[in-house]
Amino acid sequence: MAVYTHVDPDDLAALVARYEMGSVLSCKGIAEGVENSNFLLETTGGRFILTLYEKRVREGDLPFFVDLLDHLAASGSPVPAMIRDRSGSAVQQISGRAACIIQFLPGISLTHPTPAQCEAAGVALGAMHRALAGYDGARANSMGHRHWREVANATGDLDAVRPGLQATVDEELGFLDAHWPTDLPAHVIHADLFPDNVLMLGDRVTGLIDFYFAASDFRAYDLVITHAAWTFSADGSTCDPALAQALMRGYAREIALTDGEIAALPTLARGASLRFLLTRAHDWVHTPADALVTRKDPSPFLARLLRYRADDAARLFSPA
Ligand SMILES: Nc1ncnc2c1ncn2[C@@H]1O[C@H](COP(=O)(O)OP(=O)(O)OP(=O)(O)O)[C@@H](O)[C@H]1O
Ligand SMILES: N[C@@H](CCO)C(=O)O
Repeated sequence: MAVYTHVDPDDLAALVARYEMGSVLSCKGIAEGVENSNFLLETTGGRFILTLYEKRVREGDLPFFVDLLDHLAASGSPVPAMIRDRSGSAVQQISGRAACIIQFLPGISLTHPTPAQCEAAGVALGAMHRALAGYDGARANSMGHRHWREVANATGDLDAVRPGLQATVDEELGFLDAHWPTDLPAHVIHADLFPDNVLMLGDRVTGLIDFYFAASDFRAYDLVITHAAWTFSADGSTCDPALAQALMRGYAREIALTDGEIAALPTLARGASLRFLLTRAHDWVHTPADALVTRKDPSPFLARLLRYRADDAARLFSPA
């Protein structure tokens, strides 16, 4: 999260008055994250997250996210509820943005997960996939592989982000156009399950958050996003085998991948690396100077891409 849009105290009081949550005690911007404006909201009724939706979240998609979180909560996944106001509405307007007030969940976002925590994340992802296999909602993936060229073009000159990046991205887009799988098991996926979107206490997952990229896509693509996000060194050059095996082991406790999925993992992981490389490069160039946000470095996802391109990449996905 981040803060791109500021909230007027009177507007906030009027918003909170629509809910059964007492009155505002405090509202503090959360500096973590890059996508939306987020605040820790304390009222006399408890603690909540206030999210104002920014650039990549379409207001028309919010009812889908509300319904998705309802489905997951009913299936036992530890996801936050989007709180309804007295009239039953979860989606609001404030400061010119669509906004929701969201249940606050306990737990800490990890920066250096252990193998046990990777295994727990793998189990949580697999359990969520089991719940999502029976979900009948759908959303086209606006950040899926068909859109990566648009993101690259919208960034401008990729060589200004890093010399030589344009040629690498063009080559990779060509490879993925030719090799992206077409017939793997698919349903709604999280599509952004980075460590900062998993709340944990010790080795226990207490929250899965930030579903704003959730969309219909291959479940194995969700798994490789999580693999890329959880199992690499900070510079993206090295995949830690103990972390990777633990993640894959945890996921396998819930989901048995098909042979087709196993064969596709390195290609899907190249796509996942390119997706985050491109959105980070885009934001590196286009983030407003006055936003309270720490831009994310694209380079570690170029390093992951190169690692997943290597001849031995398939072994990074072995559960033992
Ligand atoms: N429901 C919640 N309960 C507790 N803390 C939360 C909740 N939602 C968000 N947070 C806190 O706010 C931080 C940022 O949230 P989030 O990751 O959703 O933001 P974002 O801008 O969408 O980020 P990203 O860059 O991951 O897309 C989280 O790391 C977490 O610490
Ligand atoms: N989790 C993403 C931000 C959402 O696109 C990243 O770390 O780049």
